[in-house]
Amino acid sequence: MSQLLEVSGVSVSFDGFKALNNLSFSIRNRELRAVIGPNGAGKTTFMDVVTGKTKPDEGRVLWGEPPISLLGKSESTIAMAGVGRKFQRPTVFEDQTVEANLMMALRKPRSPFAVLFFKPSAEDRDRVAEMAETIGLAQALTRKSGELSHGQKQWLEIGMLLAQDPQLLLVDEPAAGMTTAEREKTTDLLREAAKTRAVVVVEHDMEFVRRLGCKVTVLHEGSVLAEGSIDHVTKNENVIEVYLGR
Ligand SMILES: Nc1ncnc2c1ncn2[C@@H]1O[C@H](COP(=O)(O)OP(=O)(O)OP(=O)(O)O)[C@@H](O)[C@H]1O
Repeated sequence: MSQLLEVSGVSVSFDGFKALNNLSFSIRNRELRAVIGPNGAGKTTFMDVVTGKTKPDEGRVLWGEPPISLLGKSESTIAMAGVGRKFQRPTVFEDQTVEANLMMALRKPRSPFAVLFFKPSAEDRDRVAEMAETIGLAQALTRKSGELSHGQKQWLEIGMLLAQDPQLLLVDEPAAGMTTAEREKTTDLLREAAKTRAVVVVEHDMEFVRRLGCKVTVLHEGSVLAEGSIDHVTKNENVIEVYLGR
């Protein structure tokens, strides 16, 4: 597996406070990675830097093979380069059906003309059906998205992001507000997604992270405190002190 994203020596300050402090780590192609750490550790700021929302004061963010710099690129350019981001709260079109939401998310020309006269092809319908199957909503295609449970809305939004086929999917606290059954299904979905792309999951729920069964990066005060398997990082004295032991 080759390198997909390399963050190196990245620092971000807000009014003199270092939200990221010489942060360095990398993600490989088709890798599932969990990022954990106490409140204020810099997890959101890391995602903001990768997606072009926040410009770092220093450091490098390299993407792809051969590597190109993502610094200075707009959020839309970075999204089109293959970085998808799922925010914590679901943002689906509630008065549209599951099928319509997925259809809108397919990679298509976005001019007003194209959208107005968009007629789904058989291939588009197949892709939507396949995506609905993947996210466990095949039986809910004709339902209004607003009627779905919180967990189902989260899966729908993950499906909408997957429909755009990103090479890297950043997912912020997917388990928040979910039932135990929904959490289990979400770990399965993310593990499945990571077979065809890299998936980085920011999460506080340690049981959820354990179920993901992947390498874990622990952030603290804007840099990497520890990295490795869940057993490795949960035994780390520093991690216990700043995060787990609280
Ligand atoms: N736009 C901003 N202006 C000022 N300070 C900010 C800004 N964004 C983040 N910070 C500060 O930077 C630090 C890192 O924040 P960040 O949101 O990245 O942490 P986090 O690890 O995502 O935390 P949480 O788990 O609570 O979401 C925090 O102390 C936060 O208050």
